[in-house]
Amino acid sequence: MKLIIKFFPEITIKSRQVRKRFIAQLKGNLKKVLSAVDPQARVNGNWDSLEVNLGPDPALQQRCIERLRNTPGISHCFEVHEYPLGTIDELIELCVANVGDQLRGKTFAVRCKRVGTHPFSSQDVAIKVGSALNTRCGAAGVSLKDPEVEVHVEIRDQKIYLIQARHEGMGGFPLGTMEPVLSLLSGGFDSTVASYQMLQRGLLPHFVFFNLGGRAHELGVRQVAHYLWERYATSHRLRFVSVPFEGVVAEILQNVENSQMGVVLKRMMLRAADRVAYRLGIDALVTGEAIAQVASQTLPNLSVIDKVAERLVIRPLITTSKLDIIDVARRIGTLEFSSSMPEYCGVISVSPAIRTTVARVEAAEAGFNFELLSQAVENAAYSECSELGEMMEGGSPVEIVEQALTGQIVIDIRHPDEQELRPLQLDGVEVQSIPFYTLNSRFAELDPSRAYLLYCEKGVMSQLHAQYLLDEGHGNVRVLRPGGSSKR
Ligand SMILES: Nc1ncnc2c1ncn2[C@@H]1O[C@H](COP(=O)(O)OP(=O)(O)OP(=O)(O)O)[C@@H](O)[C@H]1O
Repeated sequence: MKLIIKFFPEITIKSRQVRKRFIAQLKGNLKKVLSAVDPQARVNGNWDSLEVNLGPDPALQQRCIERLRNTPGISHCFEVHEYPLGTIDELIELCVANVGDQLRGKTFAVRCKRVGTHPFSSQDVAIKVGSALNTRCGAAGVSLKDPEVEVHVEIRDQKIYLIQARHEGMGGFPLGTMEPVLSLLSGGFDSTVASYQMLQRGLLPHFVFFNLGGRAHELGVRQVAHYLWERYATSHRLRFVSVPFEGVVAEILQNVENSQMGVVLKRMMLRAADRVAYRLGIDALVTGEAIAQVASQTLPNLSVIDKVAERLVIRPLITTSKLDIIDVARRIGTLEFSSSMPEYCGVISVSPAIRTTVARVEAAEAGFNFELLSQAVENAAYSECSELGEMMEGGSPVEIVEQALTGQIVIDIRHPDEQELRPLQLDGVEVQSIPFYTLNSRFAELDPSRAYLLYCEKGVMSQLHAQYLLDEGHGNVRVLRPGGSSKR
């Protein structure tokens, strides 16, 4: 299969040098992402578009297309058939053979794009091919304005591309063309969507999470971070830093005046994030705050919070409504994660300060033992997003088995698209489909007397979910990983 990759329009209006750099980055990213799925995948091309050639396996082709749709920098891509350029009559025959059947009883238009030197214009091609298709394929007529079917023909020098299907990409800039950022990820709707927006704009988000006292919260946030990396950023390494913040929270609860607690907690987070960013060589922090989303997210409060950060603090959602944020979360696949994220913030003031001042907050922080903040930063755990399924400290170990036994139920937690592409069939074993994003809510409805094995492609999501369910008290859960068992 051949695909033509069209760049996000903003890339094409850059200066020659910048455009070349962006395209080279996208090409490198695609090579990494696609070859991990299909070793036969090849990426070529440069200035106008990239060309991707895939091997013959339809399941791998579909997975590669999914990857292309989720790789920053791509506006859309066309699945094409390629032919050498001959005469216009030969082109007409190719079009009849390729799309003739789709035109019966329908209105249509031929759209032609031409690059190179030829004795005809794209308009000539559209008119000649259009009138031939109209008379030969039983079409309901040509409609240039509002056709039911569009026939796309691209002529590039001595090649013809007939477009079979179009797939929309996520737009934006290729990852790695911009500087990295450190995203404060709580796993809620806002910080997750804010992180996605960074990814889409080509800014590589590493994640910092402040654990306010909940293992379940950390497991939930790990799942989201791993999901964002796996879906949108496997071309790069993303770091996940978990900072134990229980001590800081306890200190705030004991020694900070009630109305200032929320602002002080955010200042502690920014101070800690600033130090983590320094260690990682990152120049900007990202949060999911939006103005007035909660009473304390006011400009005066945000500006007092910002005073403690040496780095630029980016708030991409600052004027976005909650409904729009939730719409994005649904589209990018993080809605279910965020809606089931446990709330673990004990620092909620009874009547939080709406318009605080530096003087008031500094007075409130006067009794705070900053040694605890330094300890939290020193004790931070640094991981790669690709390894987030690894065992977390504490809790019961998750058992991993290679084979399902009769009587056990295998839960396929993969995304429904993936399940459809590669159905899981196990002889004599019951398989249920519960996609990972509904598992937490649906698990409680299952028969507690049965034994369950969670299955996913790589064994990472299943590991995280099994750990979460074990922690919730469901001792009847294990992970099924054909070809690799151990206790973690
Ligand atoms: N535990 C945490 N770890 C990392 N960052 C956090 C944490 N809690 C809050 N933040 C950061 O602070 C921002 C504001 O948090 P807050 O809880 O006030 O608002 P929110 O709108 O509920 O955010 P979210 O939906 O992202 O949880 C978050 O968007 C996130 O960037």
